[in-house]
Amino acid sequence: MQISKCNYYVNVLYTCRLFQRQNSGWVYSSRHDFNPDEIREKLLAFPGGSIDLYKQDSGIALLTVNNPSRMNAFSGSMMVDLETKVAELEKWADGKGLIVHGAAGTFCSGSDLNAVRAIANPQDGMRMCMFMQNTLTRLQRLPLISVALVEGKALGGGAELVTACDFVLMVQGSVVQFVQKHMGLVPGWGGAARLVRVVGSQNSLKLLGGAIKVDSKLGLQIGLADDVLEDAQDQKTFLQQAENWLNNCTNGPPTVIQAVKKVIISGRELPLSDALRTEKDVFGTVWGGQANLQALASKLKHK
Ligand SMILES: CC[C@@H](C(=O)O)C(=O)SCCNC(=O)CCNC(=O)[C@H](O)C(C)(C)COP(=O)(O)OP(=O)(O)OC[C@H]1O[C@@H](n2cnc3c(N)ncnc32)[C@H](O)[C@@H]1OP(=O)(O)O
Repeated sequence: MQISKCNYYVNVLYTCRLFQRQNSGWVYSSRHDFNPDEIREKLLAFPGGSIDLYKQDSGIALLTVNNPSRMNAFSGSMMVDLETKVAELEKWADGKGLIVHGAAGTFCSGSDLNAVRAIANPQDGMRMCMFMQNTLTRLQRLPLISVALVEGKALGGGAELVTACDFVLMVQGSVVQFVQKHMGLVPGWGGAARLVRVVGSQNSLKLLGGAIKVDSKLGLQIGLADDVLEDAQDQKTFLQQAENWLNNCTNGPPTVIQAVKKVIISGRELPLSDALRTEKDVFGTVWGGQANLQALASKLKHK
């Protein structure tokens, strides 16, 4: 079988195994009485800002939450925009890494409160929450290694977006805060479920129950942050630092880096037996592949 055809079948198998527990491709589908078109239409009635995607030749993409006049809050159209950009990244064969950041020196202040007020009824709130859970779960499951670059504030839904990334880099002075309690809410975009898996239930209870401001020091201490970036003169320098940091994980051919992310996702999400079988299938896509043959031919020494 040709490698590309074989890769295709393994991808199908991998996706089936990853999702068989939910019986659907995403967290919510028609089985859960969820119609994304319905909520998409409502969300598009609240325009403003954008989610910008810039795919670089290096295989690292930049995803920018861009609504500076509202501290990069998510308007309704930005939620739809995010889904579109995630779908584009799912198809990026040459991709290896992703940096998620905010425009103009701050990360994201959560949902746009004007939109939240307008769809305050529980039914629409639930639909918006299902829509965002689907999108952020797809973001987390991308075969790209992702980093949240947190400058300024990541509040509410912004803090939830942070948890959908594989790594978190905090700039000195930045803050991640689950402010939902102060809004009479809990996280709804999957942020609590993901947070528990990163920092444990005790720390998560403290962060949510106290709406605690997590600065870079506390972030490192509890494992929410993976590193702290040094003071820099402008945003480009922080982005450059984040890209250099990410390069440590993404150096190599896309097929291999994507395979690395796939085995980690299955290990993170699946029961052990399923994860092991997925690992075997993914292994089959790289074994005897170009990078593997080149490495064997070069008689590498791992000193
Ligand atoms: C389900 C929803 C839930 C979730 O998904 O988990 C949420 O996300 S709820 C939203 C949670 N976020 C907030 O409550 C943020 C509220 N805003 C603030 O606390 C402050 O604005 C700030 C982000 C700390 C920034 O403060 P500061 O530096 O003093 O700037 P301003 O307050 O003057 O803000 C500038 C400008 O931006 C507007 N803004 C900020 N955040 C939002 C937002 N989330 N939605 C809409 N607009 C927002 C703010 O109103 C200012 O606008 P103007 O008054 O027109 O200048």
